[in-house]
Amino acid sequence: MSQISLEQLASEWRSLQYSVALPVRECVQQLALVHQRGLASHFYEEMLRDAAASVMLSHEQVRMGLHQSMCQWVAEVFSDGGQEQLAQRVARQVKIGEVHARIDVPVHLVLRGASSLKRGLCALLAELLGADLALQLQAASYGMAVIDIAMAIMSQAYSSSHDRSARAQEAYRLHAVAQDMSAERERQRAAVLAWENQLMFDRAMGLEALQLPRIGASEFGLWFRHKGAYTFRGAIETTLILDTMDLIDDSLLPSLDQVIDAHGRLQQWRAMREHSQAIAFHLDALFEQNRELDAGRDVLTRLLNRKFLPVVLRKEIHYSRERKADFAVLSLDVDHFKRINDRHGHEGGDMVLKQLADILSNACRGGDYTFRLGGEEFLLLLVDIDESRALAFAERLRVLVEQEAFRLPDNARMHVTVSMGLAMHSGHPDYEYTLRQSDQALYAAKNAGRNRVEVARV
Ligand SMILES: Nc1nc2c(ncn2[C@@H]2O[C@H](COP(=O)(O)OP(=O)(O)OP(=O)(O)O)[C@@H](O)[C@H]2O)c(=O)[nH]1
Repeated sequence: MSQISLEQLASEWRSLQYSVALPVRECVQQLALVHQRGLASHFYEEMLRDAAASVMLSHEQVRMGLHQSMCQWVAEVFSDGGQEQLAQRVARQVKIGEVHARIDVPVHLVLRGASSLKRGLCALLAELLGADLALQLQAASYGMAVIDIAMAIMSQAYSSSHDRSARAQEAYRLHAVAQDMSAERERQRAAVLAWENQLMFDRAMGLEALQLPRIGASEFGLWFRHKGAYTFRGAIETTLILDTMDLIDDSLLPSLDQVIDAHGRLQQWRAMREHSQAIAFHLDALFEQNRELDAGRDVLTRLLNRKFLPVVLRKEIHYSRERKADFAVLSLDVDHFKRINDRHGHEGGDMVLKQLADILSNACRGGDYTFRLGGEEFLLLLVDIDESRALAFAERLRVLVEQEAFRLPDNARMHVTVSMGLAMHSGHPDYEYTLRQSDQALYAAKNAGRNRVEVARV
């Protein structure tokens, strides 16, 4: 979808301001300032009428914060000002749109809230400016135009955020498939062989060409058409495999009955063999290429990289809402890592990071997630856990790291410590909130002397 640039929307907003007389703008501005609470209620009560949104926005802090920020928004959106204030107002609409995208508030709900706000504004104008019909009309059209432009900016920011998150989600899906790549590779290789064996056996048993197993309908053919071709879409080998399967099913198999001499039959079986081997060969190439790509893993530690953090957190927030299961976020940072690099070189620092990543992965359970956010910063997402168990886990992990003699180049060894910040997901729909909490707790752990775990206090 093509998008209008934010600069363009800002300039539309500016033109709108210039095209409307100051008394009209001041009238709307004053009215919004005085009636901000009532107008804000129009907006968010309409949104809360939707059952799905009310579950999402039921969190205490969101409920309290939402009305407050709606009041502020109503007061600000109609305010006048120069270039700089306008840029700030645009930036604020962008931020709101991004928050909506993170917590999955559907755009149509926000637009419904905005319509209700417009109706509220017009009713107020009619009530207060009843005698001056001209001013009432001009003020109403200005007020509605401002709301529309703010909504346009929000929606645009929302959809870019959503596109980004959809791409990350798609990458994560592929990554999840790729995780099982080596097992899948063996399974599918065996499935091609199984089809070939079945074909020979059935033919040896005297079945006619039409009754012979088609590769397109075999275990391998079904897997490839429904999943493999999607996973490996865009690769030339994918097209080659699909074409070869069609060639086998539509030409080679039906022609088996047409040849009667032994030499001809031998030629046919040889061709069949060559084609099924070609499929196995292309299949290998596809798996090999995918292993090289291995998107989503941090190159040094093989942990998940930052890109997937929003996808996984959104998924877990959704799960936790559905199943009423708590999860914890544990931010972890190596203490004085710069000194390790300074004393043992970058290579030594890298070795420590790799070994630490192994300790973290081994300590986690199958359902937990381990990320390397960058540098010497890690993040663990512990699923189905309460605060006391999460804290006990973090403490065990701290001791494990403290006791480990980390290997360095030239067989030297050293001890390393880590600081951690623990935050329980409180039900807040915005994952940034939980991340901020665990970050602040980590900061507190560093400030309190390092090599310790601090818990975020809500
Ligand atoms: N070896 C190595 N070093 C890295 C990598 N990424 C970042 N660094 C280094 O990590 C160091 C991080 O240092 P700081 O952020 O100052 O933190 P610190 O020394 O760990 O101190 P505290 O966190 O306050 O305990 C910097 O010197 C970075 O250059 C990496 O991939 N490998």
